[in-house]
Amino acid sequence: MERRKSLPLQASESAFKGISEPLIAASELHKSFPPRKAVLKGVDLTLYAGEVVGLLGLNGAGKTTLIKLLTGLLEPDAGSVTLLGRARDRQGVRRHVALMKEGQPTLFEFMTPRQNLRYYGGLLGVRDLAAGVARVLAEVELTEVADTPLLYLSNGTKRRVGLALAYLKGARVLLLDEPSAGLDIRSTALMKGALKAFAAAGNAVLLTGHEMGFLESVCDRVVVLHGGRVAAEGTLRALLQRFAPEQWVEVWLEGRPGAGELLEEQGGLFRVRLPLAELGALGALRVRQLRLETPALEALLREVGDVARRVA
Ligand SMILES: Nc1ncnc2c1ncn2[C@@H]1O[C@H](COP(=O)(O)OP(=O)(O)OP(=O)(O)O)[C@@H](O)[C@H]1O
Repeated sequence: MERRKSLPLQASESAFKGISEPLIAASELHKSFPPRKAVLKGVDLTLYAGEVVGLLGLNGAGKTTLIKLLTGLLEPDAGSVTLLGRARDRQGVRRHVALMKEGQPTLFEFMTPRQNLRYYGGLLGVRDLAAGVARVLAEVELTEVADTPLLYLSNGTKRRVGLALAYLKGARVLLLDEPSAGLDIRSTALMKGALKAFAAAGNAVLLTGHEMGFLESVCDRVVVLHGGRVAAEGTLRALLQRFAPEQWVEVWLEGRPGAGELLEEQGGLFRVRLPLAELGALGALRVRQLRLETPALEALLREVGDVARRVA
């Protein structure tokens, strides 16, 4: 087994570490899918009570694999996971962990939110079920649609049924894959509020995502997976400032520019690339078209990867 190399890329420690209870902790997790190379090569990750953590990484970095290892859907080749201070077992996961793949759990479309919750609550042996269901529906602002079949509800609303289920079973750890994907502004705000409230109640949330605005507003910190390890960790703002401080733009100009990198010339129009902050250097030249380059999040993930490769 390969020993973990320490990558000096940590931007900041969790504000919750030391003052808050560790709810789920992965230690030195290794996972391979032979014959391919190892996907995870010694991942450490602890989620503390009260925090929302973003799990980031380029496609194929191993985010889903890590979530599966945390929940026992997959077993690690080496390493361990503890849940509420004990070795994770099936019963502990069933009681304390809620998982929402592709933003929502498996729900019955022809049943209403209330019926779905009563069904699952019954399976989980929740006591005083009717009152519990009414309470959690109110908690995620679903009372109005509690008796409308899911079939007629938006994706955002269905995802909040998933959150209501996490509340109902008294889960301490919520793992979500892309909870904000495809949501409109109101649903995004409701989702954000619900996740923050869930964490503030002394629980922990781990989520994946690609939308910078959502991640920045909801995550207390993010961890970046690269090369099978946690290559960077900290607040998204701190990581962006460190790894991707500049937003680059491409502009088409009516005239030869004196600044930026000239990429193309066509019929008297010039395409140049330069940092957004240096747009002023183009002077009085008229801008025909302007395009923001690779989103900063993608730039951040690539740069973390480059730095990790250099120090490895
Ligand atoms: N059951 C499996 N069998 C073989 N290979 C697998 C299996 N599950 C995942 N992989 C491989 O492991 C790597 C990591 O996959 P994983 O889905 O964990 O990445 P990810 O970070 O979640 O990616 P994405 O952002 O695309 O969802 C990929 O190369 C994937 O093809």
